[in-house]
Amino acid sequence: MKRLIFLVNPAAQSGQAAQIWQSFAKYLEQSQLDYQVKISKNAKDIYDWAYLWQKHDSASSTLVIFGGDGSLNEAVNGQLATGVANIAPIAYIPAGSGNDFARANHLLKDQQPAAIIPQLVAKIEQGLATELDIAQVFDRTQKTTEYFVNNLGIGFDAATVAATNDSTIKRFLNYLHLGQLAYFVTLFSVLRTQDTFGVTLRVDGKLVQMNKSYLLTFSNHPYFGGGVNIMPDADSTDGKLDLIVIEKNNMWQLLRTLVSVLKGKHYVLPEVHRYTADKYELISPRLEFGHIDGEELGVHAFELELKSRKHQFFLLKEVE
Ligand SMILES: Nc1ncnc2c1ncn2[C@@H]1O[C@H](COP(=O)(O)OP(=O)(O)OP(=O)(O)O)[C@@H](O)[C@H]1O
Repeated sequence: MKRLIFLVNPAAQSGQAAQIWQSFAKYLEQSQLDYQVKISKNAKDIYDWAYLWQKHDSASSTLVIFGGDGSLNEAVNGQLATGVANIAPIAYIPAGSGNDFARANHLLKDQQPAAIIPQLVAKIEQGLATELDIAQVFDRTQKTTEYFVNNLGIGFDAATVAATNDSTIKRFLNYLHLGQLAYFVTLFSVLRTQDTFGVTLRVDGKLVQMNKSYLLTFSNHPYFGGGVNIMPDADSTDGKLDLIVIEKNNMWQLLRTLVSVLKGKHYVLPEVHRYTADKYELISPRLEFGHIDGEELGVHAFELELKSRKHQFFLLKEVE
């Protein structure tokens, strides 16, 4: 059995992950497993450790990420920043607030180490990795490449992420174990401030212009914002990237559209535009909030190229 290297984000779930980790630490101490634990002290630690592991240690050990979607995003980006040809599969134990990656891929909700660790070890020993879509984003202005496991958003959902991360609401809801509601609660204050913006898209080469975009989200799977099923038909294994753009004509129409999203009846509306494609180009010249896997990208004009690629994970699913 290869050594297991756990990368733990104690700050995930507004710090609740540190408490959950205690039971894992106790379990591991009493086990016969060959393992090492690295607890992140700062944002980007997981990125740096995953980079170094992929470069030097991936043949002799397996990385296990313990945290939320942001932690998994960092690990994948660290691995892929090495530019090596053979990217190793990594294991993931969800312990975040939103957990959209876990939700989309039907991961086990149980957080008892005695239930999780032996199963995960068996998966790793048998080499049973799951291949999933992730997305590659090339920023033409900054000349940088990044990857996301869940979504990249510009406009409304990104402004909501920024407002949520700034607020004490996320901490409070995480304390109540209702972290998945954090985005939903701040959403109402953002409704008052977010304006429409113009965007030019190339979807598999075909030009699309939209002048009243309000919410624009690329995704590998159905969920965003901690459990909103925004693209129910998005498939995380089809090798394609999904996009939804919601336009706003006026506040009443927008509110009706958002209610339709919650009911899963939004696809038929004329202000909802839905694409599934191999690659996209996007130009959004106005200053807008952006986010990637729930991590803020700041306020920018965006000029991006996006496409789908595969990544391998060791995952425990609700139903195997
Ligand atoms: N020791 C640390 N102190 C503070 N922040 C950290 C630390 N380690 C990692 N981080 C940062 O914590 C942030 C949040 O992590 P993560 O996304 O995993 O949890 P979450 O926000 O609770 O979950 P989710 O994204 O599923 O809602 C990430 O931006 C990550 O870089």
